[in-house]
Amino acid sequence: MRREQWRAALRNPVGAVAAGLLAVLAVLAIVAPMIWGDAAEETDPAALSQGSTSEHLLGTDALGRDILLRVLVATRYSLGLALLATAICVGVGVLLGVLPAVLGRRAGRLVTAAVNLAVAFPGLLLALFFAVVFGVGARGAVLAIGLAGAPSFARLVQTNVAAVSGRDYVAAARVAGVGRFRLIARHLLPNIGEPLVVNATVLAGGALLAFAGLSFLGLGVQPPAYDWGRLLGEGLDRIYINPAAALAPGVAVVVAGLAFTLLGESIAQVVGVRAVRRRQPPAVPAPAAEAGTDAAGEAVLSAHDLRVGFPAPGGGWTHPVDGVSLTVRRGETVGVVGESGSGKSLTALAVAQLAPDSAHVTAGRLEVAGVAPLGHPDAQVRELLGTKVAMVFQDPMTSFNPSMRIGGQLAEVTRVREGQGKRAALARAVDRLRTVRVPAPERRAHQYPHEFSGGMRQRAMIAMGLMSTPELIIADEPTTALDVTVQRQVLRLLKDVQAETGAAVVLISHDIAVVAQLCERVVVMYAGRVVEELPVDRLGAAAHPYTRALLASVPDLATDRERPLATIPGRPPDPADRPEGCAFAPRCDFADDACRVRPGLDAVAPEQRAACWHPRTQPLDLALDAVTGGQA
Ligand SMILES: Nc1ncnc2c1ncn2[C@@H]1O[C@H](COP(=O)(O)OP(=O)(O)OP(=O)(O)O)[C@@H](O)[C@H]1O
Repeated sequence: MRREQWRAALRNPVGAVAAGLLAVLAVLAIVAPMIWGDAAEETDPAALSQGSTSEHLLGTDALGRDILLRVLVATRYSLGLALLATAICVGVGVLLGVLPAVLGRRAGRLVTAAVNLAVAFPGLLLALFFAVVFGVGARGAVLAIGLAGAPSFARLVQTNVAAVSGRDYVAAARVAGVGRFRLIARHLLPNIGEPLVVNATVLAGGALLAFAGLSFLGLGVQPPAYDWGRLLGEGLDRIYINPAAALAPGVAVVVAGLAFTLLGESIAQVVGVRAVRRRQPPAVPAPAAEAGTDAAGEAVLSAHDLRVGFPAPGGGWTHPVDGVSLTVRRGETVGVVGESGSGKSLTALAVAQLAPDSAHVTAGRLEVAGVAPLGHPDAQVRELLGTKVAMVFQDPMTSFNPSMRIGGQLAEVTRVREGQGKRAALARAVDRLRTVRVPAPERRAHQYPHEFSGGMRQRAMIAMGLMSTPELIIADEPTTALDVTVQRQVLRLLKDVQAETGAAVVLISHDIAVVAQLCERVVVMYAGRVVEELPVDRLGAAAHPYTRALLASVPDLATDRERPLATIPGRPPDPADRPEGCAFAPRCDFADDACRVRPGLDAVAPEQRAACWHPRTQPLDLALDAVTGGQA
């Protein structure tokens, strides 16, 4: 939590009162045993079980000891034990919570199931069970309360880890080859700290009450030691003679418990406190590996019949990526275009081994920078892809870990990958920031992501990809979140970087005009399949009606502003309900009976292939240059 957030929580009246109470309790816990420790133990045979007197304001117990002093002195023990139990609860909870992310899928699922089972048990029952197992006494009670609360805390950690795991910066760290433990320590836990702090505070209040309960039942603190729960138990025996003997420790428990809980609630208000089942799909017969358009040695990415499936809600599987074949040569710049939902991003994520956990990825062949990642152990794939593939994500705001400085995040790539020292890695980070033309890179490296503008963050993201020497840069809609001028700068930068490093670039975009200005070749996707691929300079001879419709929907300087922009009528099919045969047929003017059969991606001209039974041959009147300025 940031300092301003603490301040805001304390400015809230409830938060301020709770914090004030806790401060008073903390002072009491420190000084009361020092000042009144001996006096609270003094027995007075002349004043046994007395009510309130001027000498003993809240009366005395059965041995004539002053009850007020004993309540004050018990503050240290009561708070100390409650905090210890909370620490155990948080420690074990965090451990159980992150284990599924560290262990393999099967062991992780076992841990999750065990946690879910434990959560289903009522907490008090669990605490009593552990108290009996660990034995009567303060130590047993601390362990019992700590362990009884751990499953709920673990569930909270698991849920938050699952939420953060999907963020781009975690994917970026994964693709940089950051190991699981470091990923958890540096990227996951710091970003779920806020809800954990809030819940730990509330938990401390609960632990205090639970402790008092166990001591009251005689399962907690044993004589001669005493805490509020024990004093409450003793006081209740004589409640009709001296009510204050029971009320005083009772009030202390309630006030301290409330103080913790209210502080937690106030923090929650300020910070705005904020698991996937995997099924095995039916085996898809592996198609015979088909030669790509290029010799495999030439290709930095070679995918054949790549399929990404998800479990369908009503059973079975849907395949948003359904048999994509894609080859990218070394140093080549390929644009992947298509409407939203056509499967562009999923294809890229599957290639970079970043597809969601619930996805099932198969391919007749998948080779990335000489690595065949499918079916290989995670660590091996990370090791290979970490240095050879760089990802630039759509939203530069979520691409960086907000709790780490930019320089540190860039440096992490080479520190992890090459074991480079901190200084050398930071120097390289500064150098790469300079390469992508971030002004004052030394100073900027020490700033946090929120201190960067959108365009600068995207540059920094590209710099991160350049920390090693990638053979393939996958940029997924890298300019969508930026304004037009910055878009142009970032695209030009990508082009320069590509020219300097010789890396191949796959640029994913829904905007064919953007692709036309940066790429040499265009791959057009529709409904999870490639429908056409062609060199950019042949866009005017696009053969697939869908490619032509995409091109027609790009406005140019000659477009009549008085008329609505051209659109493609209809909408892409739902992956779960794709028509047999050509998926574009329901929207196509040229569709006929032949289109009921799925067309293959066949050559229609040199370097140009289209999946269409009726490829168009009439040249298009294109004015893409007018839109893009011809150059990035
Ligand atoms: N985690 C998921 N679970 C189930 N289906 C998913 C999941 N992620 C994506 N899909 C499906 O895959 C389809 C393709 O998604 P993808 O993000 O690849 O499309 P896209 O072409 O990149 O679109 P956009 O330009 O909007 O990002 C989506 O429409 C959705 O139906």
